[in-house]
Amino acid sequence: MSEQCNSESCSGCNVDSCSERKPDSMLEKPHELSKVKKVIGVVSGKGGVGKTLVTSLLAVSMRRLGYKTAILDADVTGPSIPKAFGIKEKAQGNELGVFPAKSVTGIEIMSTNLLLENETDPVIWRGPVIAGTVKQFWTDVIWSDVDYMFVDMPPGTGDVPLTVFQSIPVDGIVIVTSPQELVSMIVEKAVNMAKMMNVPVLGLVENLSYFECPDCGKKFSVFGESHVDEVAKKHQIETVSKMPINPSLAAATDNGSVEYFDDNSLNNIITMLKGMEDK
Ligand SMILES: Nc1ncnc2c1ncn2[C@@H]1O[C@H](COP(=O)(O)OP(=O)(O)OP(=O)(O)O)[C@@H](O)[C@H]1O
Repeated sequence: MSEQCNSESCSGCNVDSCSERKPDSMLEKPHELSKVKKVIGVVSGKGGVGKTLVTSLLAVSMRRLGYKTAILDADVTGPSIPKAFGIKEKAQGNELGVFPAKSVTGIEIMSTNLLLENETDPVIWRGPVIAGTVKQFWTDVIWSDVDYMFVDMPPGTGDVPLTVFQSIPVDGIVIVTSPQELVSMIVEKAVNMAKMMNVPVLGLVENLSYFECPDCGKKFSVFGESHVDEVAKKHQIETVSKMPINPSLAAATDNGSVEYFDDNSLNNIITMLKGMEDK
């Protein structure tokens, strides 16, 4: 046992003899040339609540603060990260491994859509193949030097998210939800899954929380009253952000310019992430 674990986090740890590594751990090792300090999973109980948008904005906001960020698009069958960033080129590789694409501001991105011939090609793969792809995005991709990697998780609490949790050393998750969803048990399922996987829930984002009238400034709860604070309290989640419905944000993700969008509704989450830097 010549090698000693001196990492403060299991992310990026290559030490086989690490005492922190559980005997039955299914964690995969990252590529030997990768350097990833923190891995943050972005999850949602169901699809279409804005998980991809929140993942993109977190990576963009942290990049603006000077951190090196990356996005691993684990939403293999519904990959929309490259489109939000306007990335059209394919991923490149050589005998050493696969290189992620880079956004205009230098965010490293890997997604199934960077491997498909046409971005409209459907991914008709069975669960184990999908889960294997996500694992390879971690093991075979050379993530050069990343402070914060954001993983856009597949929606729900099924087979693929489970495999992602088991194989990638996630430091914590951010749960994205909508006001409608909060009245159901779906968020609780995500919280409970994280607990069962021993992954801390770092924060809760209520997307589509309200719409602010641009003329009078009045806020309308289009999808019903917010319950996010109650849910956060129930599960002792300290950090909460509420993101409004913003048509220009939808346009920015549609036309590939999410990187230029200035948004401060996720500031609470950003502050919490900054606080993780030295932990
Ligand atoms: N706050 C918002 N304001 C305006 N449009 C939004 C907002 N949040 C999300 N959208 C739009 O809703 C659509 C779905 O969002 P997004 O793709 O981020 O959801 P998702 O949870 O990742 O979906 P899936 O799980 O199916 O991949 C996108 O077109 C996005 O631009």
